[in-house]
Amino acid sequence: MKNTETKQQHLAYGWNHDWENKLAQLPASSRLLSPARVIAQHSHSYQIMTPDGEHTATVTGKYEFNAVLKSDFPAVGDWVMAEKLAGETRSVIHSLLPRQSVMIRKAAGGAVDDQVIGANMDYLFITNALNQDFNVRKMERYLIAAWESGAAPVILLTKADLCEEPEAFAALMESAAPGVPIHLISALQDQGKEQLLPYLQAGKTIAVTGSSGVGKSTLLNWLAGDNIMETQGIRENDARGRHTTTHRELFLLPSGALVMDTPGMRELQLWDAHDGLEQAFSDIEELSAQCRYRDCRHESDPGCAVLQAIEDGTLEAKRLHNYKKTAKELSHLARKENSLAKKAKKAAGSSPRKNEHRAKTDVWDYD
Ligand SMILES: Nc1nc2c(ncn2[C@@H]2O[C@H](COP(=O)(O)OP(=O)(O)OP(=O)(O)O)[C@@H](O)[C@H]2O)c(=O)[nH]1
Ligand SMILES: [Zn+2]
Repeated sequence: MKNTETKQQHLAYGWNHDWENKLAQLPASSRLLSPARVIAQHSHSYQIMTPDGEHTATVTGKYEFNAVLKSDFPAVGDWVMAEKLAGETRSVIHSLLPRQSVMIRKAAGGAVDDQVIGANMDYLFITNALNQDFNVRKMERYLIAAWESGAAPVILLTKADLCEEPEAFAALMESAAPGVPIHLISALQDQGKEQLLPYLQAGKTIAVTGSSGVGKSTLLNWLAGDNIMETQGIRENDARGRHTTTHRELFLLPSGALVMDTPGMRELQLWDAHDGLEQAFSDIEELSAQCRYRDCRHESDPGCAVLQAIEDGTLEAKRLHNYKKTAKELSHLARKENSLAKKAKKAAGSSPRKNEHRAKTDVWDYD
């Protein structure tokens, strides 16, 4: 009885046809293993949800040997192929299924140390509070990171109860986030949850990001309908440094959706992210296509569609300012990366895999 109950636990954690297909492409030997999802990451081990329930797991020696980058290791949200150790609630991880989306933290010391802070998210909830915390520029930057990750961004304006005219702020945000859904919510007053139901579908994975204090923990508890943050364990760097088997960073909500709350998600960084920039500023990119000159800098160039839009009042001057500033920052990062890559190449002889990586950046400061 117990057995049938626990037999397919990983299915509730987002396993679906796409993953089944990816599994089918693996070598036959891997297919003998069980797919499992990483629900928490410790310094030397993982918690994974296997078909037989929750296990503690470590990677095999071979896995470790073959991993070149830190980001080659599993992270929260990853699907791995694991082998259950006979008679134990422990498994070993043999391989990683290709990620469908990924959020990477660029680390000091260059790409070799780049760390995955979350994988396989369907949606990224980007939160900003409707108080003095409200900051359009900050959100533009989070959006770039979101578009780069491959997850679909959704903006949540939290603490709507603290704001006299929340709709006015939503409109401001809208002009900075073309094509991105925006929702006004108040966890404290239980308002706006119904707008989130389309995202909270069974098997979908949602990561929550945003600055400290915007109400992420309160939001998660509200969505979960109880105190998951308290009942589901203690952080790894807890006062007593205690590791508990209940510590989780991927939570199953009553609706069947999964929410990811990793410490790293709370401090996203920006890096050479040109695709993300284009998507985050798609309004300006679209206008640019109509400028008379292909290399128009939207300054005083004749026939500039972007400046025209500002004059017509359909684009805010501030938006163009932020776009230019961010683009400049990104090309600065790209140059820095290039020169670091060259240096690394020199130092490392010719290790092609190591040269591909991006450099560390720490430009996550705001106006
Ligand atoms: N008025 C109001 N306050 C809220 C709401 N949601 C959260 N808060 C308050 O905002 C404060 C911060 O909330 P948290 O949920 O701890 O914020 P957090 O984003 O998890 O913060 P960190 O844990 O530092 O990352 C708390 O005092 C909450 O009670 C809301 O909808 N309305
Ligand atoms: Zn132009």
